[in-house]
Amino acid sequence: MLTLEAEPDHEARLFFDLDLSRGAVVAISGGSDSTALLFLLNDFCRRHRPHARLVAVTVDHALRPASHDEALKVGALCASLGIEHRIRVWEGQKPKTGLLAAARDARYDLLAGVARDKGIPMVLTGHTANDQAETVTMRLERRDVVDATERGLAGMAPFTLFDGDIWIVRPLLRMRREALRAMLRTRGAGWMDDPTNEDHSYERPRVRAALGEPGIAAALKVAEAAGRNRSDLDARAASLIRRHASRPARGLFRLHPAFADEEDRAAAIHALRLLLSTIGGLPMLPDEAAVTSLLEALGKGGSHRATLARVLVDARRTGIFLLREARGLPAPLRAVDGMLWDGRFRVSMRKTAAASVIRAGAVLSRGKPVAGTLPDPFPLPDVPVSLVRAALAAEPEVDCAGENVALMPVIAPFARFLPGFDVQSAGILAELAMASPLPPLPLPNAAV
Ligand SMILES: Nc1ncnc2c1ncn2[C@@H]1O[C@H](COP(=O)(O)OP(=O)(O)OP(=O)(O)O)[C@@H](O)[C@H]1O
Repeated sequence: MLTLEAEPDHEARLFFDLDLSRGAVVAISGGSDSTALLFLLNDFCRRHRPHARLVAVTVDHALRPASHDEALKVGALCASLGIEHRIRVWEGQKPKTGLLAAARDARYDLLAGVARDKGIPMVLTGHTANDQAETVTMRLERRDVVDATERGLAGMAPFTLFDGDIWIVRPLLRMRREALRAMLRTRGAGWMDDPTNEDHSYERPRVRAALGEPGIAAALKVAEAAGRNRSDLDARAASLIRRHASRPARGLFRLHPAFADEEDRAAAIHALRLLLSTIGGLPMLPDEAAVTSLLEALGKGGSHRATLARVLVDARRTGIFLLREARGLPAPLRAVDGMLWDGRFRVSMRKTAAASVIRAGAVLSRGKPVAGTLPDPFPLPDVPVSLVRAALAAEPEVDCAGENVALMPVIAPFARFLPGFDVQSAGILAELAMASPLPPLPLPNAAV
């Protein structure tokens, strides 16, 4: 575990791998951890990256009367350090249930918004090893089958791609909160304690209060092992997707029949879950047991037809074809900039774009091929025309699109958050689905 006093230039180890050439947004609530992050990063930049642009951002959730004054105090601290500071207020309706999750969601939107406005590719947060231990302990304690799997127990990744374009980086993920507070005390720097952190009606403060040092150490061990296993499985699944998957036509994917007989069953199951989720446009990976049974059925050879997680799976001698099923496609709707269509496409609109409607059902008509599709008749061998048509029917079309409305494929399970553990498969899936490539990692020298 890292301590701060071990060497004079201690913060260098935390930030040396970071590519700060385009600057960084620092998410600072005014609590001890993010205040420590600001001091340490500022020290580092003054010594090693004097030209790096830092923009500190405080989100005022407007949930407590004091929150605005607190944000102003953070602004004063930043001014004293010569760091640009912005306050963003969470406006609009606050939900009655799931308030913390909604606040977190809004917070990341607002932080990433500032990063985008400033042309900065990353947001740094002050998450610590204590936060990690608490997250993993909550997941261990939950009956929740999704979170309590090895994937969930990996906890927070050191870096995560948000909404496909902004990296969230957590440089303090191996630091203990007490070490950071000791550093702040030594400097005579204060911080603000958020009363929500002491409110035991919330799960995290309860877990925090109950976790002693042995509990923290044990949870961190679980997280580390689970993180390694998760990255490893992801890399193996990625290589199976690369080897076996192709996209013979718009919306239509094909796996080589040999995929079903792959020896690395865990990787094949994971690869199939990722593909189903991407093709069906669902953010959660489909149930592991159901996908295992599907893979077994496919391994028996012969033809097989099934629907799982909104995907039609049609196995034939020439391949295992996968496409979005026709059921449950969105009704025609008005395009809004930034919206996800069917969980599979992100809409981007120019400011000047006229009102446009998106509907499912691209068709092939003779003499008028739709952009990005095969002309009619189809030149591809071994690709059933009926499946090409069915896949096209589930693809979106925009009326009066011109150049002003674009629909970019997204990789559904990672459309909002892509944890660093999963970047290998996400990269391959992006290539396969013709989505935008992942932006370069902000930590070019670091291991995931
Ligand atoms: N209101 C906010 N404005 C800006 N960033 C925030 C805000 N709340 C949280 N963050 C960022 O998210 C990280 C983790 O959030 P968490 O809720 O655990 O922090 P906190 O307890 O409010 O504050 P700290 O982590 O600074 O002690 C923070 O370290 C900070 O980087």
